[in-house]
Amino acid sequence: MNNAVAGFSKLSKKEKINWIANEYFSNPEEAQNIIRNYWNSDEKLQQLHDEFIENTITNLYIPLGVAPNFLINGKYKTIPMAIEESSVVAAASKAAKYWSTRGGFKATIIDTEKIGQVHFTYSGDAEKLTQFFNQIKPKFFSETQSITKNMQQRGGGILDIKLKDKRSLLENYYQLHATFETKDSMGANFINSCLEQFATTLKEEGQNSDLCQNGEKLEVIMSILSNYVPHCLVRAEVSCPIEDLAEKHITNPQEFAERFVQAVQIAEVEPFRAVTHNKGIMNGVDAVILATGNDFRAVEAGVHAYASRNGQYASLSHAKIENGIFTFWLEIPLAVGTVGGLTSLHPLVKLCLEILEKPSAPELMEIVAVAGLAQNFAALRSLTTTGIQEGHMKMHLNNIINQFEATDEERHLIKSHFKKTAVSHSAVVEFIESLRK
Ligand SMILES: CC(C)(COP(=O)([O-])OP(=O)([O-])OC[C@H]1O[C@@H](n2cnc3c(N)ncnc32)[C@H](O)[C@@H]1OP(=O)([O-])[O-])[C@@H](O)C(=O)NCCC(=O)NCCSC(=O)C[C@@](C)(O)CC(=O)[O-]
Ligand SMILES: NC(=O)C1=CN([C@@H]2O[C@H](COP(=O)(O)OP(=O)(O)OC[C@H]3O[C@@H](n4cnc5c(N)ncnc54)[C@H](O)[C@@H]3O)[C@@H](O)[C@H]2O)C=CC1
Repeated sequence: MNNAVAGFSKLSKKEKINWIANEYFSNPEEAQNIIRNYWNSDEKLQQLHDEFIENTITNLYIPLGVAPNFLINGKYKTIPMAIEESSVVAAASKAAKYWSTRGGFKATIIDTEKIGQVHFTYSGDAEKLTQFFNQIKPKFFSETQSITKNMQQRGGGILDIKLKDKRSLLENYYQLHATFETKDSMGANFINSCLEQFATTLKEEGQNSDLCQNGEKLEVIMSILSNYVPHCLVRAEVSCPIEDLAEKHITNPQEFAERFVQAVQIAEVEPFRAVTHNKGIMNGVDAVILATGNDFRAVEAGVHAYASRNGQYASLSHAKIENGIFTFWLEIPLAVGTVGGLTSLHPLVKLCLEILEKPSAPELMEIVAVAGLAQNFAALRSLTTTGIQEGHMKMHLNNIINQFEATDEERHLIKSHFKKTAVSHSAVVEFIESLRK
């Protein structure tokens, strides 16, 4: 089918589902049943979810798991993780348990500054514009007072506004580059509201000055926060004497530490590896970001921009051996909120924040960074010792079994067989086929 539809947004939910079912399915009734199966039986709760976005037809479940035993700055945390990929929660849990007996994770906030920009063009003299900006700068603060009053009371608000000359990049292009402190909120709406007021002030003051008296043009193009927040930065770290790295599968800790450091160094210099390495970090980061109702697109965009800050995409984490001490750490930019957005609306998000003991936004930054580092440690440990498939496929076994709709008896036989045998998709399929012969 390839039919356009007019006024779809005005249809009722039922009409929208009818249209989808009839347009795209040979068995519309079956499609409608699947859609309805995922509705919440509590109508009010379903309506809440319907209204998070537009044209909602149903809910797409993602499992919510928890990873216990995270010792962070001396306090134990259980971290909620929403993710569809098997082995991620197990890996985080395993890394948490391992480091809990080796000093735990240390997390530090480096800074919490956010950024927003008003992009505009001016065709006149740059010096005249600079003078004008310096003259009217206090007005950007005074005319946003009604927006910033409460944030200032919390200790946040607008930090600074700078005029940036960007004409070397684009003809007549300038910016108002503003920095903000948004405390426990991600701050997107707060920042955007301030920026739109800056734009209004800029235009109005421009008209009332001699800035455009000789036909020069000042035009605001757009006002928007930046999701690149290199100064909203958190560091997470683990370290211990090399000999303490030893455990069941790490019989030669010196060799393990050296190989681990080499694996990180490869990700520091080789972009093909760096992307996968960072994907492993984002397994942990995204899962906590989702569970706490934060904006994962914003976090993803910002983190990957940061990974490219030196001109080549590179590893977000680093490792070293110095004076017999193994240290593994990462620094990532994270604009997250523990108020605003979905945080007080989604009952499960509220529950997850409660599991985390109602953190402030900086505390959540620390938890997210630690989850990323733990995930990266687990993946690198597997990669440099057993290989990734052993653990990952062990966890993925359930998914393969489910694909083949195994009976309880088959499930039991498959699981006990693969306790002793390496799991691969083809090996499981072959075994199931042999059972069904
Ligand atoms: C998968 C494990 C943890 C198995 O590891 P294992 O040694 O077989 O686990 P175990 O059975 O000995 O259990 C040890 C602990 O692991 C955890 N654990 C163990 N099993 C479970 C489970 N079922 N449910 C919950 N937690 C589990 C749990 O903490 C447990 O302690 P306990 O609870 O018993 O006191 C290990 O092999 C591992 O960490 N593998 C790495 C897996 C991974 O990184 N997965 C991500 C997907 S792959 C990917 O996307 C990223 C990648 C790899 O490409 C990134 C990169 O290249 O850098
Ligand atoms: N490019 C982007 O990333 C964009 C993201 N968004 C969305 O905006 C939302 C986040 O925006 P926010 O402004 O954070 O949320 P929000 O609009 O819900 O506002 C949060 C508000 O909570 C209040 N507040 C109460 N207690 C506070 C405390 N302790 N600290 C700070 N503020 C406190 C403040 O008035 C603050 O402005 C997310 O849903 C995001 O997806 C929207 C536009 C663009």
